[in-house]
Amino acid sequence: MVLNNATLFLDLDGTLFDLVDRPDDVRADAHIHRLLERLLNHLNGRLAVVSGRSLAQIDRMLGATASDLWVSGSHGCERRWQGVIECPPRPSALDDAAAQFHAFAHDRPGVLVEEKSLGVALHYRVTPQAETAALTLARELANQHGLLLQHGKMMAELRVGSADKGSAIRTMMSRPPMPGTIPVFAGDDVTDEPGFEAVRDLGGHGILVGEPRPTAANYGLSSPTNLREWLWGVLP
Ligand SMILES: O=P(O)(O)OC[C@H]1O[C@H](O[C@H]2O[C@H](CO)[C@@H](O)[C@H](O)[C@H]2O)[C@H](O)[C@@H](O)[C@@H]1O
Repeated sequence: MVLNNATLFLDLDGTLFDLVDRPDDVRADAHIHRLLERLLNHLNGRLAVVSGRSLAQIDRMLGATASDLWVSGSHGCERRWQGVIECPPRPSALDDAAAQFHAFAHDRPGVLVEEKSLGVALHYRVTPQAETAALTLARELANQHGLLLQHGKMMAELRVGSADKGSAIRTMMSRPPMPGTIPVFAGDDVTDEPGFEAVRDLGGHGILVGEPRPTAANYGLSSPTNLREWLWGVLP
């Protein structure tokens, strides 16, 4: 696959970035900044981030580079391009869900709560024995508050369900200069599947990063390192 006439959509955690124990520790290094700048130049600006992180987190992770990208955060619910932000209201139910997650984490050292603009996540990467109880609590709170339970890697998240990565990619592909280009989306997690379906339906390609599994993606790469190497390789 080459990236000529492509629009490239990149997921962040587990795709561009290696997974780490603490979500707050993820930051782009000089290598990733240079890679994004080269891709932006090669694609004439048709480079987007499509992440489960909030816009504020994406800005912290990518620094100044973020303002040059098309960005969709919160699993497709928030979008920003050239400083214009589209974002639904934050439901107050998220505050209660966050309080319940914090109470759960308080009794379980190692469990982390990540509060975001349109979601709250309960992480048990360093305490996998907490998984069953964490998922039970998340399911109960989702039902109680009408929030969407978003499964992920060693975490459960409650979020606004007004969009997904597929709808975000379809929206961005409808805006100039994207129409007529070929969408390519690299992602790793179950939240990325609607994105893979969208690019397939739009005549493009999905790249699943990580362990093979049933997916709508039509290509695979084994790790974020391999994705970054592949991206350097397709640059002129
Ligand atoms: O759509 P993404 O950009 O891939 O975001 C999905 C979730 O990623 C983050 O969690 C994952 O990465 C963490 C840092 O490496 C890791 O500690 C955690 O176990 C992973 O699930 C992020 O913290 C979530 O908010 C995102 O929804």
